[in-house]
Amino acid sequence: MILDDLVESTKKRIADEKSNNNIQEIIDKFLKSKMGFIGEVKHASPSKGEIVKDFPYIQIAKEYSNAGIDAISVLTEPTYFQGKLEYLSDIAKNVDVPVLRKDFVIDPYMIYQAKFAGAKIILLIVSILTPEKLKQFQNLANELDLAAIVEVHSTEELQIALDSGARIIGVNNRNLKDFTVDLNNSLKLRPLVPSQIPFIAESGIKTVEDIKLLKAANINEVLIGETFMKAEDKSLIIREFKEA
Ligand SMILES: O=C(O)c1ccccc1NCC(=O)[C@H](O)[C@H](O)COP(=O)(O)O
Repeated sequence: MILDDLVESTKKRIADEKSNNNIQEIIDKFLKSKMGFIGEVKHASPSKGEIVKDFPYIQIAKEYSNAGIDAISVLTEPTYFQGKLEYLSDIAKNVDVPVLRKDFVIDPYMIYQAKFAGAKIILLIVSILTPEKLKQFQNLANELDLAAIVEVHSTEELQIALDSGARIIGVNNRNLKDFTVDLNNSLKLRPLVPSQIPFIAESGIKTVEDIKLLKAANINEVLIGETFMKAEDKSLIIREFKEA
């Protein structure tokens, strides 16, 4: 029967398409020996208001990509960050590096949206999800071959993330309630994350000294928004940070 053949060939086609190994490739890339960089495309934020006036987001993403960063984080939240999902889909079409949907994921629909917009990575924030939802969303991400960065701010949240089976940990140095920033947060939590799980330090990274400090602590990746967005010459600052 044609219909049986169609079902069989569709099963095979979808199994092939699903198993493209994106998650493992991203984990391997983040674990490579030298500290890497994730550049963020960020127009505005609750703590700083408008960060830049001009926002040629595709050009910014291309500059990051040409400078050899490992991934591009794109804010898609519209109200406080002036983001759009469209920025992400446009950027994903124009660069070869993996793109992260940086948003406040609270519904599985947002994970499907990320996938179909071309994201390879999503962010899951422990403080806004129940442990059940955190697991459920990671299962969905795994099913869609999307890498999930599980973001924490404290030892307690880190334990929840590890218990949920997180495969990549992001430690936000910014307290999302009062916006204070402390790089020591990453330094304090680093020893608690097993070495096979990539560790990403996020927020408030500004200087070569900050980079040296994080590098010495064996941080795998740093995620930088404002500092890169404000830099006139993005390739220069990324080179300086890489050489630190
Ligand atoms: O950036 C904010 O003000 C902010 C406020 C509340 C929740 C999240 C927020 N930012 C999201 C991020 O995690 C940062 O955009 C990202 O880590 C880059 O930070 P930075 O390098 O300090 O721009």
